[in-house]
Amino acid sequence: MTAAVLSGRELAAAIKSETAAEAARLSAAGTAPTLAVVVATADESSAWYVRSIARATEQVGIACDVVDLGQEATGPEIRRTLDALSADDRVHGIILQTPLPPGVDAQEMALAIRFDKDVDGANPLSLGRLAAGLSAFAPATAEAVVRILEHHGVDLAGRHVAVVGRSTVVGKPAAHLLLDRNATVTVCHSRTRDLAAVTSAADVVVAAAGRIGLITADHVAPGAVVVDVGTNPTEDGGLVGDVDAASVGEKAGALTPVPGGVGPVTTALLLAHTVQAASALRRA
Ligand SMILES: NC(=O)C1=CN([C@@H]2O[C@H](COP(=O)(O)OP(=O)(O)OC[C@H]3O[C@@H](n4cnc5c(N)ncnc54)[C@H](OP(=O)(O)O)[C@@H]3O)[C@@H](O)[C@H]2O)C=CC1
Ligand SMILES: Nc1nc(=O)c2c([nH]1)NC[C@@H]1CN(c3ccc(C(=O)N[C@@H](CCC(=O)O)C(=O)O)cc3)C=[N+]21
Repeated sequence: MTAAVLSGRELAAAIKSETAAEAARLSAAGTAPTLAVVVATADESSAWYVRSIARATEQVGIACDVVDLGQEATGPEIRRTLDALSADDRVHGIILQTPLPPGVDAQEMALAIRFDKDVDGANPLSLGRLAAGLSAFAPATAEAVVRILEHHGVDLAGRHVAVVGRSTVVGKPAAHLLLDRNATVTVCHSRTRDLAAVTSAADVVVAAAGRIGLITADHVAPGAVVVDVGTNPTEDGGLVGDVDAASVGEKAGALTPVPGGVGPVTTALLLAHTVQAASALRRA
């Protein structure tokens, strides 16, 4: 491995310590910041995330309510749950875990998440405002991609960034945030022809496809910066990214690890958004 390892752990710790201080202030003033996590999936990567959220909220002094509706949950059930949490004054942040049961549309469901509690930027209103340059919570993962690059001093202005993946949780919002930093952005997906040619032309590659080993040395230019967003469960209970770290590490200039890269920063930002929401709702 010759590439520099761009860890997310120090950044996550810094965000969490600021968040803990703000959570303590709010709690002392009578508002205990509370995050509701709505789950309707048995997806392993989601389970990893929910465990990570539960642990981290406890560390920083945020209350966490996990509402597990089971993987058979219907659209109307999920919507009713989100409506109730949106109306509940005790709750300041709401995240709906993806994926959802077959036939349930995540965007339709997220419309039921009250905008000022939408701490993972899932409501289409949040994504639209983000695209329009208006204030909104960005999906924590998309924001984590930009924050980890900035933390490690990777200049984005004028650089070519290839984003692999166009989901509303990661790829699309990441593209908007990168554009805001004056990057030149190419968004790739499963219908992209000759992915390797596109990503090899980029200064920075953001891999968010959910495919183990999709990005190999053939996909990156020598010295490129690679951000691995993938969190794919392995048979032995571990977690691996979308990037073949062994081969890419020999060619790229820098690479975020999995675990220990984008993941911890994502969790930390979700908590930061939750105290921001609690603070704004308190003033409202
Ligand atoms: N670290 C973190 O904090 C987070 C990690 N994740 C992880 O990131 C990954 C992506 O998540 P998410 O965006 O929700 O996943 P989705 O399945 O919603 O989206 C995957 C995207 O990747 C594209 N894609 C799939 N296969 C290929 C391929 N062979 N070549 C090019 N593009 C491809 C898809 O294209 P198309 O649109 O054409 O189908 C789609 O746009 C997962 O591993 C997930 O667990 C997710 C959120 C947070
Ligand atoms: N609406 C929605 N938003 C998401 O952001 C979302 C989602 N649904 N569904 C599932 C995926 C997966 N995901 C992870 C985030 C952090 C870690 C994480 O913190 N991982 C640690 C390892 C686990 C640990 O050590 O705690 C790490 O990478 O170091 C993992 C997975 C978010 N997702």
